[in-house]
Amino acid sequence: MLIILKLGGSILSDKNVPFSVKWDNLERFGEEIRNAMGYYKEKGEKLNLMIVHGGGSFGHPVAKKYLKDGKFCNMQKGFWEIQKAMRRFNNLVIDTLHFYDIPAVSIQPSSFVVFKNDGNLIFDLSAIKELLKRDLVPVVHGDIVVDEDGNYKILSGDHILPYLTKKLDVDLSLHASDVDGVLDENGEVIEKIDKSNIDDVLKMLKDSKGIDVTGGMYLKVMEAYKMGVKTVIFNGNKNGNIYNALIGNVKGTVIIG
Ligand SMILES: Nc1ncnc2c1ncn2[C@@H]1O[C@H](COP(=O)(O)OP(=O)(O)OP(=O)(O)O)[C@@H](O)[C@H]1O
Ligand SMILES: C=C(C)CCOP(=O)(O)O
Repeated sequence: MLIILKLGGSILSDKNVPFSVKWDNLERFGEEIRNAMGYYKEKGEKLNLMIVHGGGSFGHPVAKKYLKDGKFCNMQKGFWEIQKAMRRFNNLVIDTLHFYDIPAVSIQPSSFVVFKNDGNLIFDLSAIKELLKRDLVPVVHGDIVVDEDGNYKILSGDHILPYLTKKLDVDLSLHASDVDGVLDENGEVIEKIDKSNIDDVLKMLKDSKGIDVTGGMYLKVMEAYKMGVKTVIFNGNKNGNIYNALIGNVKGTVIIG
């Protein structure tokens, strides 16, 4: 069983408070992931897990400092500042996962991923595949990356999740955010998003709370749909939901691209 789980920045941190960490959540995620690993072990089933996390209160405020009219400036300094912020966040996440005996390892996209002009990625998966073979847990994070035009772009966790879901043909693709799913204009969870309702849904997506330099829910839905993958957006803030999602038992919005 190959599962990919994105831990959204909005549940790992308060995106209104730079460099804040929601430690209660992060520690609970470690416990629930460890319990889910135990569930598969008891079933005698092999679980391989990849984790993606967003920029949260680390990447977004620093990236915002270097964005002017939608373009990155002063990147002689800014590229490292954004890398550094994401390394700090990634270190905190991985160290906490190790506290719960999860063999997490770091994958930092800014060192090897390139955004192509056609919107696709140059993203070599050799190391991730070998790490998974060794039952390690690659933890990939949103990051600053270069493009093919001499400029820079944010590689969001919402790009990474569908990309890895498709390229590694995962069995279960999960996105833990701070809402019960994609909500309609009445605040009700939309159970399924597919070609029959994607256009209507995209119209009702608003901005994220807090500082967000990527695309919030719009990017999440659009990227998963465009990549043609199936992924579930659910509420990671609710106790037990990370565990339930990992064992294939969580309610939310299913996106079928
Ligand atoms: N129709 C909608 N349904 C649900 N949430 C929506 C909708 N429109 C906008 N949002 C906003 O999108 C937010 C979730 O997207 P956001 O990108 O902030 O989450 P995240 O994945 O945790 O963060 P990050 O992308 O930094 O990792 C919700 O908190 C909500 O404010
Ligand atoms: C802002 C940075 C560096 C990463 C953004 O990743 P996301 O929060 O998943 O959109």
